[in-house]
Amino acid sequence: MSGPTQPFGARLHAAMAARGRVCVGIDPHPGLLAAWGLDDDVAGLERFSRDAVAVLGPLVPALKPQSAFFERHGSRGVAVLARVLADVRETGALAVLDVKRGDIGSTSRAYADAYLDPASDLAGDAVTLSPFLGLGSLAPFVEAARTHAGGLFVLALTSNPEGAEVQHARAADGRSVAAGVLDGLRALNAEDAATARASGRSPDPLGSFGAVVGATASLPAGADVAIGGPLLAPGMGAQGADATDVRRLVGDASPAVLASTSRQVLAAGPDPDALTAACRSALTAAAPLGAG
Ligand SMILES: O=c1ccn([C@@H]2O[C@H](COP(=O)(O)O)[C@@H](O)[C@H]2O)c(=O)[nH]1
Repeated sequence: MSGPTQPFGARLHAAMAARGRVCVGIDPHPGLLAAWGLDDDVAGLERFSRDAVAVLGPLVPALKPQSAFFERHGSRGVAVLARVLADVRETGALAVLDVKRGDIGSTSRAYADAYLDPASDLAGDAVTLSPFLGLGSLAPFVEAARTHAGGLFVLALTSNPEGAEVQHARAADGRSVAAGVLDGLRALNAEDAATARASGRSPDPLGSFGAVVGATASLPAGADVAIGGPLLAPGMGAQGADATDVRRLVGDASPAVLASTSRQVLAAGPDPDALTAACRSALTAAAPLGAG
């Protein structure tokens, strides 16, 4: 299967300009299946996810299927995830697969094949990664993203309250762990920009190496979120944050933000009009982020 030709960052930049700054998470929680009148089984999972994608996909720049809610249904749930990723592409939205992978380099290579090579039916346009085996252990994902025009969102500051105990901790060089991740991503985006310039092309307006910066998080001293790539900001809605919180957190980097929300929008379903209205309201709330 052939993949995209434009780098992920350029595709996301264009998609946000056209559709706004909200990514809706496809998180088929058991409670949401029940609220939609569906059973907590593979048939319910498939109905919920595919209906949500059909309504929401044409409205937003990206959808973010959460792998865990598919994996909990076993191999048949993973098959539904593959179907959902294909559906997302058909709507014109980008697929950000939330799997938070990361392992020793040789194993990361296999995960990168699974989640970024378009030959795999589990490949997304971008994938979420955990850098806590060391950012360098993610090198195979970087290589795969460059080869397949994919994107990465690496956890820097997560939205859960426990995250700060690791992410704000100081490494031997005095930087916080989060700052080290952000600096590493900035260097990757700068490398791509330099490669483009060296070959006579203009650098893309947004790099393909992004960070997860939770909307509920706080920034450790010295951490700089201006990385030249996108900032995926989960934690909007059900976790209590809003666009003002994101703005306060990222400052001038706000045009790079892709705000992410799942339950807040999905809870409005299954009625397509109500789902559409909830999605439009999230897009309106996030619109000021684009103003810089
Ligand atoms: O720091 C992070 C990283 C990822 N997530 C994921 O985003 C969604 C949030 O769902 P809501 O219903 O909008 O709370 C979920 O899939 C998380 O695993 C995050 O919340 N925080």
